[in-house]
Amino acid sequence: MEYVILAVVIAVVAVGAIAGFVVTGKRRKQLPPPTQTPVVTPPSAPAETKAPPKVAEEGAAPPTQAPAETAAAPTGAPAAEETAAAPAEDATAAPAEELVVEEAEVAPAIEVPEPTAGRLVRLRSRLSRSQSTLGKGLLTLLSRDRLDEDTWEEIEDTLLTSDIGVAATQELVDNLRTRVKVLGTRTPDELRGLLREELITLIGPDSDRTVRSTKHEEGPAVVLVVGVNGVGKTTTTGKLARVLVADGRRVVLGAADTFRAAAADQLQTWGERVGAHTVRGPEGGDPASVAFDAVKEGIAEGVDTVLVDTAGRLHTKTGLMDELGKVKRVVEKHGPVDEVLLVLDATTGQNGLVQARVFAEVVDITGIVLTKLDGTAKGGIVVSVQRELGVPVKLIGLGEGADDLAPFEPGAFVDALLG
Ligand SMILES: Nc1nc2c(ncn2[C@@H]2O[C@H](COP(=O)(O)OP(=O)(O)OP(=O)(O)O)[C@@H](O)[C@H]2O)c(=O)[nH]1
Repeated sequence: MEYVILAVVIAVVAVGAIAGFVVTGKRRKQLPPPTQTPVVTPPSAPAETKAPPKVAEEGAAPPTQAPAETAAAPTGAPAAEETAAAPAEDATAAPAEELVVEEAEVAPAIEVPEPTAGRLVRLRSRLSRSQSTLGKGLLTLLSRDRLDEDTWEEIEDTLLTSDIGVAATQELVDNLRTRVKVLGTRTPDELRGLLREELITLIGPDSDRTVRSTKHEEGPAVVLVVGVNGVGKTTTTGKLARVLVADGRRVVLGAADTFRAAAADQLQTWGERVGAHTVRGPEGGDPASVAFDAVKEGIAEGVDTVLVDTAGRLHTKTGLMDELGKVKRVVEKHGPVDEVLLVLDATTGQNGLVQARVFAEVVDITGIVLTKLDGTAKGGIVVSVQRELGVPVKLIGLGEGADDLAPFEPGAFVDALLG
């Protein structure tokens, strides 16, 4: 009997042990699969907005709105909260190392561009060549003991060499002569004040120089950047993206200069630095189609502004200039173009004015960007180009650095010239 009881006890214990083993095995099978490596979509928001990157499941379909030509944007590591998104109830069961995201790449740092307010003041020393020739030259002449005919002629010559233009020079000299006569006394301070006022009046203190980049209800603002090769058009488009991002805008770039592959690469690099997509097409492809797709992408992403860098072939090739008209017309299928910015190289003088005239015949220019003002003594071109086109200079390039593009302010510009 005792043996029987002992055998029963052993049998019960054995059955219990087997049952326990089976339950544990089942629980193990119920553990979740290991955390998947997230794939981060390309950046769509500037760093300042602190918007977390979107995370897609591995193997998920690509976003339908992203066109094939959208630049391969860098992948990035997800935010810490997303990495820790493994189900909490399994945390104890899963070994710690299973929670570590494997092969996560580190996102390239998105830069925070310098604020745009006061940029011209900060960069005023870059105008030193124009300052010493135009500003200082005029002040020295005006400070002579006698302002005779010869001196006024020298003043005229100084203005003409700075590319201010014949009509503007005459206007300025006439006004100064009258005011100096009426004023009688003329201390250096008074003369400086008079010259400052007259120069600001010539430049136009009341023109609207804002780059229209505010989003509409229907979609983003569209800015076309036009100009001939080598004036700094692509660089300016990239720098302008930074200006807009610095002012809190979200931007998409369109690389419609399909004739030069390097231009699209260059633009894409600028975009990546501030977290902006670049839409590009095949080399030699239709620029109008790239511009169209860029605006489409901008609408899909809900950005504020789409900046389109156009091809800058020589203006003498009529067909190519017609193409620029086509780019504008095709983009307008999405909605109106807000700005057409003509980029001109300040060092090219009269040649720049010829280019400006030809571009103005093809598209309605709404603003001028004068680049390379740091490399010239001809700061007076600001006046002549505005008079030529009847549109304001909105931005000026003062160097090759990423934040060397400044919103144009007449007062600060004249102060920089006069030293
Ligand atoms: N010093 C100075 N250099 C500038 C400025 N803006 C642009 N550049 C330089 O001008 C050169 C030409 O610039 P790009 O942007 O390639 O010119 P682009 O007009 O786009 O030329 P394509 O792409 O060939 O049409 C580059 O070396 C720029 O760094 C400026 O304001 N100052």
